[in-house]
Amino acid sequence: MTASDFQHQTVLLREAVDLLRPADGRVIIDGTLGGGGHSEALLASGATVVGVDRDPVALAAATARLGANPRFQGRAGNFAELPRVAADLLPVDGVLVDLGVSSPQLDVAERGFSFSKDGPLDMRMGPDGPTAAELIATTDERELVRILKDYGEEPFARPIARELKKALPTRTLEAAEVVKRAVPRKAWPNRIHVATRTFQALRMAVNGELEALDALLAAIPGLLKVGGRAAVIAFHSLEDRKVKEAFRALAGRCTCPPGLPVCVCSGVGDFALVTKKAVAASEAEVEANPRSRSAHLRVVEKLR
Ligand SMILES: C[S@@+](CC[C@H](N)C(=O)[O-])C[C@H]1O[C@@H](n2cnc3c(N)ncnc32)[C@H](O)[C@@H]1O
Repeated sequence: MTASDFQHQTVLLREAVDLLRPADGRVIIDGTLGGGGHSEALLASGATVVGVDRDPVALAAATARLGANPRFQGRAGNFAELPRVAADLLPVDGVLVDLGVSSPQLDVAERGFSFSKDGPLDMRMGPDGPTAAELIATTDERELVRILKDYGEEPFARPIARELKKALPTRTLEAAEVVKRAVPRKAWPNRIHVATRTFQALRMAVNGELEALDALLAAIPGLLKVGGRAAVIAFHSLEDRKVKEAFRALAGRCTCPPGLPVCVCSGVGDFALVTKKAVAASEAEVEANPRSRSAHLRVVEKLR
């Protein structure tokens, strides 16, 4: 794949960029560089941007697109490890993460994310760790049920896990067939492929996506300068709930000494919620890019 083939339609572009308030001299980390859409707009507003991605293909493509700008720098890494990956830059003025996978990752059969294109059952965003096929082979059935239920909200988690453990698929289409066999025909969902939830759940487990988000959320206070902002775009309800709760805790943590009968600090924390409610994509954006339908953008600002 060449850099020009790497096309990802950026979600909530204006909304995320405006809320991060990029400007000359401000340093912003784009923790999910992907195709570089958000980074490009941040650069256009005068900011210095360090783009991080765990996928070497995405990093190479975005660096080819943006690398001529002296205010851009690309780095390989996991946003879960920003305190290490960006240690030389911290604290910064802004951090953005736009969760999940990019369209080119989904579209290239060899990456193994797609239930409609034959490829190895891989699903790794980066080069490390076990593939989805290896995960199925090495995870016991009960844990596989949990993964399918928790990450995929899959109502047929039990029969699917049982069939996956029996068949041990190594190809994407084979895995999709296993799911089809495990779910009664009359229970197949109308709007999505019957294997959508299983593939999403396996992808999230293979890439430790919730664990990476937890680590990022916990690191936010140490990443930002006073006045700096963190923005997260989530597509999955579990992820958005984590972001909402973490941001509320940052903004509303009670700082009263223990033992007081009532709170006297009004629960004021070190952060302010910039978005009281998640920002969603406009109707026009959803029409142009259906993937944006489930996007939720939340932003916090460090106050002290
Ligand atoms: C939705 S795309 C980002 C698209 C980007 N905002 C744009 O406008 O083109 C998500 C990207 O984040 C990367 N990614 C996902 N989780 C990551 C993590 N924990 N650390 C680093 N990169 C990650 C993926 O490899 C993918 O390239």
